[in-house]
Amino acid sequence: MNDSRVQASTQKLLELLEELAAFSTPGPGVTRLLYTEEWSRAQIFLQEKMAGLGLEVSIDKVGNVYGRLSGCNPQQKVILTGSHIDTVVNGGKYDGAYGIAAAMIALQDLQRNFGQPQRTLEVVSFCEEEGSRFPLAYWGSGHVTERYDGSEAETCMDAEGVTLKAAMAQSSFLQDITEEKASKRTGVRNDIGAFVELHIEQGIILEKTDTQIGVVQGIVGQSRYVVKVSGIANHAGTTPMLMRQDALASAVEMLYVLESSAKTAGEPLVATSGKLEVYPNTPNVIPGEVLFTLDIRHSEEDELERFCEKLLAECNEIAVKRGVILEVTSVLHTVPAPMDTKLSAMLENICRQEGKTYRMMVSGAGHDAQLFAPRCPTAMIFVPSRAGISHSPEEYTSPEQLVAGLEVLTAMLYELAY
Ligand SMILES: NC(=O)NC(NC(N)=O)C(=O)[O-]
Ligand SMILES: [Zn+2]
Ligand SMILES: [Zn+2]
Repeated sequence: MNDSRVQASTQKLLELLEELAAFSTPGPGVTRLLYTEEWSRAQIFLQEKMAGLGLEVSIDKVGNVYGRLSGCNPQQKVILTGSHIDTVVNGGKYDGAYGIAAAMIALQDLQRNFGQPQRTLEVVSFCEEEGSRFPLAYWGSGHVTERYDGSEAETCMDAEGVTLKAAMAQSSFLQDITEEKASKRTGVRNDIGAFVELHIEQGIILEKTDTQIGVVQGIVGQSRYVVKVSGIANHAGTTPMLMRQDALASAVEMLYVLESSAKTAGEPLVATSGKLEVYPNTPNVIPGEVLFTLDIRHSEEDELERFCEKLLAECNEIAVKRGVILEVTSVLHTVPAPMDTKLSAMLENICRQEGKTYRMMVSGAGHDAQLFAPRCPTAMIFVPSRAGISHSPEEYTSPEQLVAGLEVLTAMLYELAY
């Protein structure tokens, strides 16, 4: 693209990212959880923006928003690109949103510069990927790729006891869908010929190696659990130490095992407990109940399974020793997903032709792309994250780095669809 066009695209991209970041609950960073009012307003905004770009908008029953640029060979499968609109609590403005915004601008630039594509191009804003509000993740792409059939909405509930189904009914966006758009609601998609996702790295490798582009070879598998430890709430002053069934002390010993076992296992295994709730959470009461989460990831499925089995067995031994009850619920399991080698080779060629530095790498973060990988050729493009920080208000990628990713995505979509 010539300089003035690059500047125009850069400006539009930065503006879109700022506009999307404004759809957040008050507080540090960006918080836009599934089916909340700020989530609804962001999807309504994207629906209008996509329509304004001349794209044909459709919405499915869970609130994924698609913008379609129809090709002249409608019988050929669709080239889909995009990412997720939801965030973690106090997250950044690039995780997910960048892949959607860049895809919208790429489609606009391609249509403006090359006219109608041979194959239909679609940008998608997936309703949810993070698993931040409800104990499941990939609700958007999981709906499209048949991971979920929607029945989960009846029972899955957030920390306030609101079911997914009730949250959907309360969403001003889903209620807002006009009959005309509703008639275009898509569900499972079997017409996708390739999926390409542009995303920030959320790690430090690209920055540390001064590399512009990451070509993702694979995405790690992950297992998430909710663990409930039930002991006996009792008086902090009158209960001898050897007569306690202290749920929090038990959980602390389990979490120490989590960290020490993960360090012993070594890279690429990572294990995190990001959420812990104590009941009754009162200074002079021995905790009777504790809930905590586990998030364990590895690039090899059998190593991931082996670690989880061993860890849960050790947690059970601790529970028996301390006389507390352990209940473990698996809330997510995604297998490691290799990206398509042919598409990755195309990305390498594009980087070489454009004189962009690049490196092949594995994603430690989960992505919607990993649900498409078993169904159609799938590729991911990374751009650097400053200091490797993500899932934080400090998340940042420079305009130049954002544009480099946009240019590679645009060139890839051109090769796939024109
Ligand atoms: N891009 C992401 O941050 N994905 C996150 N979400 C899921 N579902 O993995 C994560 O925790 O890695
Ligand atoms: Zn994320
Ligand atoms: Zn993400």
